[in-house]
Amino acid sequence: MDGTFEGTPSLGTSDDSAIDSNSAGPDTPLDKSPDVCGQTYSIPDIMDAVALPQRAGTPQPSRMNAILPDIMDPETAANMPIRNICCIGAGYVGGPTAAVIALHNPHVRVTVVDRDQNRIDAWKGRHLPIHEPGLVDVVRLARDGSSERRASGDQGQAASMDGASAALVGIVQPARTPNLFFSTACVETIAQADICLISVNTPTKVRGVGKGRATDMAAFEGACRDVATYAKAGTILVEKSTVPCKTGQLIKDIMEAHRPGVVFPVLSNPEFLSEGTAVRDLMQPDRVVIGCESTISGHRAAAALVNLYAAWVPRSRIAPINIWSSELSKLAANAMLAQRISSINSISAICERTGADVSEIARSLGMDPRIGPQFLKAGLGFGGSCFRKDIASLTYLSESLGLPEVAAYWQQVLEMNNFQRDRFARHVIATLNNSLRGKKITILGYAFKKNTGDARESPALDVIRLLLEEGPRSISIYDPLCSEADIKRELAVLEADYSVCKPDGPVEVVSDPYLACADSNAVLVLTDWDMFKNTKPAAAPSKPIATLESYDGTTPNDILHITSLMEQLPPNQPPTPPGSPKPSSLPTELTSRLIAEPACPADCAECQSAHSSGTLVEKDIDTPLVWSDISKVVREPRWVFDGRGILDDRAMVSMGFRLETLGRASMYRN
Ligand SMILES: NC(=O)C1=CN([C@@H]2O[C@H](COP(=O)(O)OP(=O)(O)OC[C@H]3O[C@@H](n4cnc5c(N)ncnc54)[C@H](O)[C@@H]3O)[C@@H](O)[C@H]2O)C=CC1
Ligand SMILES: O=C(O)[C@H]1O[C@H](OP(=O)(O)OP(=O)(O)OC[C@H]2O[C@@H](n3ccc(=O)[nH]c3=O)[C@H](O)[C@@H]2O)[C@H](O)[C@@H](O)[C@@H]1O
Repeated sequence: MDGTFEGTPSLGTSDDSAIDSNSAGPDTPLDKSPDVCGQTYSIPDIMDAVALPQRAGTPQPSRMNAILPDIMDPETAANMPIRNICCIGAGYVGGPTAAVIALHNPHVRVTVVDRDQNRIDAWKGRHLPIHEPGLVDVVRLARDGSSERRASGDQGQAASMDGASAALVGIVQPARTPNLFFSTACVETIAQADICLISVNTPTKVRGVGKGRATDMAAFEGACRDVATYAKAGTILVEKSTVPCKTGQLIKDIMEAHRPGVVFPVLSNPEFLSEGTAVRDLMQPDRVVIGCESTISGHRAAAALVNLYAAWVPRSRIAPINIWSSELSKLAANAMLAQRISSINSISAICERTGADVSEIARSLGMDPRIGPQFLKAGLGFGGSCFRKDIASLTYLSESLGLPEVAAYWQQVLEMNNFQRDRFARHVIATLNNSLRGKKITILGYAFKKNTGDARESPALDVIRLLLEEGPRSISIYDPLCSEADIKRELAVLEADYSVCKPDGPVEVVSDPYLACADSNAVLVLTDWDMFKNTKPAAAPSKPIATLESYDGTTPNDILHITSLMEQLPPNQPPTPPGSPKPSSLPTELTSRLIAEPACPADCAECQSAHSSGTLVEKDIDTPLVWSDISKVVREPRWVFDGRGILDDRAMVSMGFRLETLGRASMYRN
């Protein structure tokens, strides 16, 4: 192998009853109900034995010695034609993933279902429930469709046109029928589906056996039960949610209990997207992992899913592997990324006590090709809905398998993460003379990372909890994307002790960063938003882009080709004021082809908000903060605590700030 995934790897035996029924999973990594717990099963082989691809010269396999179809073979996929996809769960994974699959497979009807009516309404309307760069354009095209356009002009005229118009000359862009839908009609949609992608939430259990570590599979099991009850025979179930290793077996048990003898092929297809870059990650994935059972139906199902991805992902990046490997590879990937962050953070603590600078160390480490530069940014530790819960799940799994040493190893990654926030908050308190009484603290950035409005499991919550213990006069929070409602919902866990959500409570969420900083005793930078930086962000590395040569005007993703072309053109828009909506990245010629968006109800709160123009737009997160203006409104001695290492100290000091940066020795304390 040359480092690609070409060819079908060995997935074990080709025997149709190949899944080892004795290799039951760990005792309780999954919360199994007694009727399925520990139950072994054998794959019903009724369907598996039929309909092998018939090719001249191919010997007819016996049922127990079948030749497995080639997963990467488009002909194999043709045996399981996919017309309808149901994606269960319209969250951060389900929504963008379904949108990108729909965009690239215009002949497939993709319906995203969710029980949450508000979320579905938002996906159907002009204000999407999540912010992801580029998502608006993908959803607009797949959900609303576009009309045909024949560009006028000839190549001679093109010379005098601007870049975008010239790029379109002579190109016919076909009309596009909408093929992305959002609905709460779970039963009906599941009943029509050829594939069900399950992308529901799998949080950590908060009570009962395994509380705080085991994965709460309630939503996942619920979705599986719905499929078991309503799906037609042969529907392919795809685990997109992150689940414990051996979940495929749990699904099989549920399906068998509801529909004995009917084959529902189960695939594991974990999602590796990161929030803030979800669309880019989905459009240009490093790899697409597809885990399947070593059965004929498993291979044919995998081939059908490969085919969907192959509409835009090179086959060399699609990795068919064993289903248990696939499930575990997701937990392992998150654990190893998180481990790097904890490793560099442990070094940052040493730096603060020695005078070494963690950003210089990270740079030097990253130049070693064996280590590489990614995930070496020291800071407040990892937040977000996944790293913590997935490592907790891995430790629980390890313990369940009788491997306490392995569990302890990964547990330490979480402990180092907690240590980081704790250390930062205590340093702030100590610097402010060990008391926050009567003082105002400003938090710049609540999101767990830049470019997302996701407020879940933010490091800011732990910092705020520790600050509140000191009884500050107020804590003022500004974040360019997290909504006040989402932040307050996260802070509600502190409600009993600090009344944070009461109107006269100590915490306020402010939509203007300058107001948030006014009269503040200390400004804490807790998210690495580019807009908070006081240096120009480095130019983004160039990525593969469409060229005019590669554009034949007939591909269904014509608008994305043009969007890529547009990215090469110099920006011609004047900067927008902070907080105002950013126009679509699509040129006018193309936006005019899009079918009109659905209208908002007259009382739509988003439309009525000051910053909304009432059209599907992305918010501005690029306009930089003017730190010299902030220096005029904060209190002396103008403390700024940088928890993300994004501020240039010389520039800050020259504006009169006292800057303390995580991972560097204090400039002001011994
Ligand atoms: N958020 C992320 O960036 C990533 C998340 N993942 C994994 O993907 C899964 C989903 O994560 P998110 O999208 O962040 O979760 P989310 O909480 O944003 O969305 C899950 C949605 O599923 C819906 N749901 C739950 N049970 C349902 C049912 N039976 N029928 C219909 N809808 C149902 C919920 O109402 C919710 O809207 C998790 O397992 C997570 O670990 C994987 C990669 C990235
Ligand atoms: O399973 C998931 O949910 C996803 O989890 C992460 O994605 P995400 O949590 O969205 O974001 P990351 O970019 O990984 O950042 C996670 C946290 O680590 C922090 N981080 C990241 C990188 C770094 O060098 N230092 C650092 O502190 C970030 O600020 C953030 O709080 C993984 O990167 C994805 O591959 C995975 O699909």
